[in-house]
This record gives sequence, C-alpha cells and structure tokens, in this order.
Amino acid sequence: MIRIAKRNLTGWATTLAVLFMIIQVACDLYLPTITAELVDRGIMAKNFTYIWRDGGYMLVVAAIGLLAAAGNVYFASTQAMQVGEKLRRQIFHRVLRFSSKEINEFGDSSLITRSTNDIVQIQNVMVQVLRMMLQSPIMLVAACVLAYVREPRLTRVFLVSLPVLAVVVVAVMYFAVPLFKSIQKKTDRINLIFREGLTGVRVIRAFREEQREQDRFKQANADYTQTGIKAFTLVSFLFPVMILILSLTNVGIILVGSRLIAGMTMQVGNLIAFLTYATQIMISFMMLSMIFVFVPRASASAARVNAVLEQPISVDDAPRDEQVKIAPGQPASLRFDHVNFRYQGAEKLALHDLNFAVKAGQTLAIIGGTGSGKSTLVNLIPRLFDIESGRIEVDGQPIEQLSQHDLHEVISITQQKAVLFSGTIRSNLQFGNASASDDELWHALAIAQAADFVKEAGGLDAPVEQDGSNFSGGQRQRLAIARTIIKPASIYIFDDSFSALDFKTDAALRQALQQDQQIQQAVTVIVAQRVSTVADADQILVIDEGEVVGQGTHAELKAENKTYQQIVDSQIQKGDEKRASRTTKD
Ligand SMILES: Nc1ncnc2c1ncn2[C@@H]1O[C@H](COP(=O)(O)OP(=O)(O)OP(=O)(O)O)[C@@H](O)[C@H]1O
Repeated sequence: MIRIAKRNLTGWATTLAVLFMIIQVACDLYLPTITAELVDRGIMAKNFTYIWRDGGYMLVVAAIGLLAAAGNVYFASTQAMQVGEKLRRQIFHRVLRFSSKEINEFGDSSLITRSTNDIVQIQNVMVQVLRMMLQSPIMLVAACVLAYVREPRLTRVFLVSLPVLAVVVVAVMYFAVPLFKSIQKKTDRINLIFREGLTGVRVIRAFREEQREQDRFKQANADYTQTGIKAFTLVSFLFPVMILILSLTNVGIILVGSRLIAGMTMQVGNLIAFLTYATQIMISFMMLSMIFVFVPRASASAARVNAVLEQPISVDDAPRDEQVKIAPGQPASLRFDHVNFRYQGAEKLALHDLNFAVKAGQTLAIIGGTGSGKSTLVNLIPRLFDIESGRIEVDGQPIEQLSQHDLHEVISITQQKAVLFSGTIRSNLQFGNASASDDELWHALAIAQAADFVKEAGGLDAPVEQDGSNFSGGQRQRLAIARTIIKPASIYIFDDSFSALDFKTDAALRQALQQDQQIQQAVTVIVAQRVSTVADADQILVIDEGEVVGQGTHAELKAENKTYQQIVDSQIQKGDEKRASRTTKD
C-alpha cells in the first residue's frame, strides 16, 4: 500500500486534503472551549452579551469546520480517483506487455478482478486514510490533552473505558481481517465462473449443462456471500458495543462531574466541554479501529495489484545497445537453427531440434496432426514465447536482438482463432495499417475472398460486434486474413487460417495470395491440416510430436515420406484432395 501511495500520490491534492483536514480538526477542537465559556460566562451568569458573542463565534467556527470538511472530502476523493486511474492504466499497459506465460500465471479473471475490484478497495481506503486515518490520531491526542487540561480529575473515567474499547476492537479485528482477505480470492472465483459461463454459453446449452453451471456459480456466490456476511456481522457488532461504551463513559463522566460541581470545585461549562471531548475521543478511537479493518483489506488488494505491476516480463527486449535493426518493408528471410522449446513446467519439449530456412518470396507450409506443435512453432516467430535453445533469425538477425516493436513491424500474423474487436470492419482492418485507403482495404478483402459478404453487410463501415459475433466462423477468418494482408510486412503467417473455409474459397484465396505483389516478395508461412492447402508450397514441414519428420516439396514428400503419405491417403479417402484439385481448376 505504501509503495502504491509513493508511486502515485500527487503532491498538491494530498497537501490540500491534509490542510483542510487540519482546519476541520482545529474547529472541532475549539468548539467545546467556546461552549464552556458560553455556559459559564453567558448562560450561568445570564449575560446576554456573552451569549450572543459566543453563539456567533460558535456559528462561524462550525461553518468553517463544515467547509473544511467538504474541502477535505473533495481533495481526498479526487486524489483517490486519480490513483485509481493511474493504477488501471499501469495494469493495462503491463498486461499488454505480458507473454502468454504471465497471463496464464495470473489467469485472466484474476487480472480483471485486480484491475477493477482491487483498485476500488485501494481507492476507498485512500479516501479514508486522507480523511480519517490522519484525522483520528490528531483528534484523539489533541482531545485527550485538552480534556486533561480542562479537568484532570474527570480523565480517570477513560482509564476504564479505553482499555475495554481496545480489547473489543482487537478481538473483532482478529477474526474479521482474515475474512476480508479471503473475500478477495472468492471474488476471483466468481469472476472466473461468470466469465467461463459467458464465453461458453453455447457449449453449456448444447450439452444441457445449465443446471450444473448454475450450481457451480451458486456455490461460489454463496461462499462469497457467507464470508461477506460473517465479516460485516463482526464489524457491525463493533458499532453497538462502541456506542454502549461511549454512553457508559458519558454516564461515568456525569457521575464524577456532578459530584465535583456539587462540591463547588468545578463549573458546569467544564463538564459540558469535557463531555464533548470525551465523545470526540471515543469517535476518533472508533474511526481508527475501522481503519484497522479496511487497511489490511486494501493491503491485500495492493499486494495483488503490485504483483501484476512488478511481475517480470519473460519476453523482454534486449538492452538498447545490444539491439540490432532490420529494414522494415524490405524482403527478409526466416531461419530456425536447432530450435528447442518447452512450455513452462512441462517435462517434454514441445518442439525438438527444428531446422529450416525460408528465403524471401518463398512459401513454407507446416502440416501435422492435432497437437503436433504447428501453432507453437509459428508463435515462436513473433516471440509470443521464448525458445529454450537454438536460434531463430529474421533477415539473418537473431530475433532476441531485435526490439519487439521492430520484430512485430515485419511480421503479420493471423492466429488460429480469429480475433475481431467491436467497431466496424474498417476499424478492424486498420489494426493492420492505420493509413490504408479504401481501395487498399477493398483489395485486401478481395484477396481474402471477403469482399462479397462485406458489401452485403453494408460496406467498410458495417458494424462488428464484440468478438465479431455477427459474422460466421469462416467470415471472421477471412476478415482476420484481410487484416493480415493489409499490413505491409516481410513475413506473413497464417496459422490454420483456412480451416473454416470451404474448399473452393480456400483454393481461390490461396491463388489470390500468390498473385499479390507484396506477398510474392515476402516469406509466407501457412499452417494447415489439409494437403490441398499446402501442396503448392515451396517447402513443406511435416511435424509429428514436436519433431520434423519430413521436409521437402509435395512431390518429394508424397514419394518418400511415410507420415505425409498417410496424411495424403487419409484425405484422399475422404475425397479431400480430389475435391480440392477440382475446385482449384474451376
Ligand atoms: N500454453 C500452453 N501451455 C502448455 N502446453 C501447451 C500450451 N499450448 C500448447 N501446448 C501443448 O503443446 C503441444 C502442441 O500444441 P500446438 O497448439 O502447437 O499444436 P497444433 O499442432 O497447433 O495443434 P492443432 O492443429 O490442434 O491446433 C500440445 O501437446 C499442447 O498440449
């Protein structure tokens, strides 16, 4: 919490909040003194001049105190909101730099909770700190001193009430604080189930698992609610007990005070002022104890936010003076040299001793069974993960020595799962090239065989809903392909991007790709399951369980490679290749 405060508090807002708080405290502490004078010199002596004068003072001091309190709330809240805004920005910025490793480590629901709920906790406690946490100790000490100065004999009552109050507060905190900490983890769980329910709603319905999911959510929700109820019941128990102790303290003060007044050793005004100080002391004590509830809770949130902000980035740029440059927009080659890769925590290598080289203008196709490592291989090129050993070179330079900005500048990739953003078709395509003209956008759509359905949908400004849910799977893939094509790059990667396309569209798309000038000069990497998709490539890698088991052209592999032959045979049996060659000729 302190680290967050140090990094994010702005001097002026905090100073103004504290300044207004001090004015408010001074006013609150001065009021009982005026009251005592009003009673003793005005009311008891029936002196109306004093009554009017002290009454007027009281009004002015109370009004200043009220304005100062408003000023304190305003600046404390402004400061807390600013801290929240900065933290959300920092988390978002950090998460965008995370590799899949870091995202998997936290889990996406937890990242969402941390950037929303946890930051709200920090904001709330920041307001309380700037209001109560500074005010309460000052008020407590000052009121104790003033009360003692006014009438030391009455302070004996506090010797009983304050220790009782302290015991009650410590006991409640002891049980409540762990509960508040566990509420945070339970919020993560609710978010996780809710998120899975939302993203998997169709699967849940198709498998008629609504009841099971509802039960799972109900259980997590009930668990969260029960913990919340327990924690707040404990805290709510504090208030009546504190009010009781406060009332008993006042009774004690009145009993002792009335004896002193009867013995003519104390004035009535003193008793009234003392009672006000006693109330201020007890209320400050109550506010301080509330802070002991909220601060540990916010500290747990602060630790969770700090964990994200301080998480080392596993895929990071080399120091600037060790970085090398490659010319963007120029043809570049791609080479894998004895590359090994293992997912974090996995026993087995996901990719083992990969060696291949692709020159500018050539197409590399990667084919292999499900889970053989095709996506893993292409994800290594833009450094979504870092390799364990070996070397990957783009244009002759090891990719670790390029800044990620430069590396991503020369690579354009369509991921296996087409991701679209809410907006319009234009805004989605311009992700690839912000300055692309309408003609260029339509050209890319035409290559991606998407122009017809985009025209039907209303053109470039047709809306795209969240996740592109108003388009079919194949249409989403074609839009993602168009976005990849529109970006000027030296390496184009299509990770199983043609799988949702029918044979005819697949063939037409590849033919159009081959005729595009920009793609003709670049390295093209195509991951596919169908032989028909890879047959025209300059080089085909056959991957099985993370190893290259065949490397060559379609004709070479068909003649010599057993695994490739099996793939071809299985697809011919299904009539795949025949259909594909027919549609290519059409
Ligand atoms: N993030 C990950 N963490 C751990 N293991 C992973 C991860 N992603 C993939 N794997 C494992 O690595 C292996 C290769 O997966 P990959 O996604 O590269 O296969 P693929 O050939 O692209 O499969 P498909 O054709 O089904 O998309 C699989 O065994 C998979 O379980």
